[in-house]
Amino acid sequence: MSKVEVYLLSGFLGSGKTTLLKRLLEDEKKQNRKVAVMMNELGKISIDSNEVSEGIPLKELLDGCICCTISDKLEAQLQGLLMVEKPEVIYIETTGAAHPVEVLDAVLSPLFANQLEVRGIISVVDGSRWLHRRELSPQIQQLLLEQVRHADMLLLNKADMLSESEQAKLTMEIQSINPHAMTILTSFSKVSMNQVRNLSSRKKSDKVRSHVQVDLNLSTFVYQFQKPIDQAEFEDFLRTLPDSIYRIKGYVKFEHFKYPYLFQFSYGMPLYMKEEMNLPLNMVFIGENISWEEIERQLQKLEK
Ligand SMILES: Nc1nc2c(ncn2[C@@H]2O[C@H](COP(=O)(O)OP(=O)(O)OP(=O)(O)O)[C@@H](O)[C@H]2O)c(=O)[nH]1
Repeated sequence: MSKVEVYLLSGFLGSGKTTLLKRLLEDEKKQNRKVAVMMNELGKISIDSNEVSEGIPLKELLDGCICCTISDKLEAQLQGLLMVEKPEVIYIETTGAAHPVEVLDAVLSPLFANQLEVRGIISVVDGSRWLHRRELSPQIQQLLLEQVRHADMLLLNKADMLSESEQAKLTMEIQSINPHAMTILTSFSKVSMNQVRNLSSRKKSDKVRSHVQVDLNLSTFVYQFQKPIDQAEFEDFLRTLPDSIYRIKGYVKFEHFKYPYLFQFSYGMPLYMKEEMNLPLNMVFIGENISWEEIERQLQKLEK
């Protein structure tokens, strides 16, 4: 079964995410792909959903930010979308206040993460807001920085409102923070679907080139256990992990136990919760600059 492509659209409030989504959906329509959209807004009324044309399945997550209060709801809705609509591609427009790691974490439920392929995070940056970011609170400055740092593709948007020298300054600053992302100066988020898809094939061809691929930027990996493992060995494995693995979550079954545990690992802290039934033994990893091949090898060793 081929995996469902997932693109995350990130970027601060008002930067041009919805404008981008509309463009991508027009392109998708021309290519006749089966698309689904998830979007969430802070606040009760979602205006942006009016922007999505009829016939495209749309799930809205109101009443909170995608990453904190409603991650369970997101999980249920995403699962519903996968089962009922069976899309080929899902675009997820995140609230401007979300951190990319939290969003990935919310999207990748161990229940179905093996059906998804996160192709990339596209961050839209409001050019003049970026150049004047020192006027914003330190927390917001930090969030803008994280959205730039973790992106696979960066749209430096609202270029029409900047002079040439401002455009050059913006490009230089952003590229020095994230030299790995594809960076494009845009007005009204003008980018084509093909550029977005090139982004993911670029990622793939890198993989072919080097034997031990280290995924630069934020990336995810899903491992499926075939059988129970030894708990002490699993804990030894956790101790050897690099600090840049930010999250692990999934179901793991230990030898001599009837049911698996839900395992969560966040910035070095493990947490186990006993389950009352058998669940797919998928484990989702989120990290930065990680050789997933090496992690996979170690996990396979645990099953020997
Ligand atoms: N001048 C100019 N305006 C733009 C550009 N891109 C988007 N806008 C306008 O900026 C406003 C916000 O754009 P949206 O696409 O709704 O931004 P968003 O990131 O989805 O906003 P939120 O949903 O509030 O997070 C709209 O009025 C757009 O028409 C641009 O490149 N130049």
